Amino acid sequence: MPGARTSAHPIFTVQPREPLDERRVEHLSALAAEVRRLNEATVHTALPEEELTELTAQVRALTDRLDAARRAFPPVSGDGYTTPGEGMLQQIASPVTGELNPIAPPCRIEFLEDGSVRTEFTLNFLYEGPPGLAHGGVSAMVLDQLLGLAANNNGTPGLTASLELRYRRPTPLGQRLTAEARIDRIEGRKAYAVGRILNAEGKVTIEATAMFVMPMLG
Ligand SMILES: CCCCCCCCCC(=O)SCCNC(=O)CCNC(=O)[C@H](O)C(C)(C)COP(=O)(O)OP(=O)(O)OC[C@H]1O[C@@H](n2cnc3c(N)ncnc32)[C@H](O)[C@@H]1OP(=O)(O)O
Repeated sequence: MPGARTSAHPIFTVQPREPLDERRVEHLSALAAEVRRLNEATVHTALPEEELTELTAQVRALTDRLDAARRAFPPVSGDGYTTPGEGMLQQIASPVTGELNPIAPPCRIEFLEDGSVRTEFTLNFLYEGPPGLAHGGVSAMVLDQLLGLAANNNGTPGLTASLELRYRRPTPLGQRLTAEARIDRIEGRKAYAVGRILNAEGKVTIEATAMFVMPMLG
């Protein structure tokens, strides 16, 4: 694969990932944004069956066309995941932050001067758990990623060894949510992170703590 790179960080050296330039990322992001709309429209549509049959054939044809030029693994942008903090912004197919991933809300991450990370995002009915409310597992995924990014941004990346959540209030769909995370402390290979999700009124809906462990090498 020409131009393919592996991550500079040993724990993330899994498969060679092709780096994309900005222009290609823009085009793929635009495609993913439309597929995201398609996903949501699929859940909400009240079209009659005849039209659904026709649309299914059209979507199948589009997917076949995309799949004809399939990469073995999703690409990255720029330098991939080699740079703490900024590097993870470039994990463009992440299910949480990836602009190229239609199942990602997507959460756009801000890396703040004090080392914490933050995102504002909205969950629609694709992420429903209890009627009208966000699925707890989806919120957990967002928090896992965000706390992991805080660890990475701190220069102490690792795999999630534990993630504990306290669901204080229902997390609503269709309104702006804020999630934030920071490193609490480091003990050897273990990075302890804390985070939370807040609703549009600034009330905490979920609190999270997590521990990330840098695996032993070799
Ligand atoms: C680039 C950054 C990316 C940021 C965004 C990514 C966010 C998404 C994050 C994920 O989704 S990661 C995927 C979910 N997690 C995993 O699949 C991890 C699976 N587990 C493992 O691979 C290993 O168990 C692990 C690397 C976590 C630890 O294995 P090790 O063999 O390196 O640990 P070891 O057993 O030597 O223990 C090291 C220390 O951690 C402690 N420890 C390990 N696992 C623990 C655990 N589960 N709970 C509590 N403590 C734990 C252990 O007691 C010990 O403490 P002490 O040093 O004080 O003795």
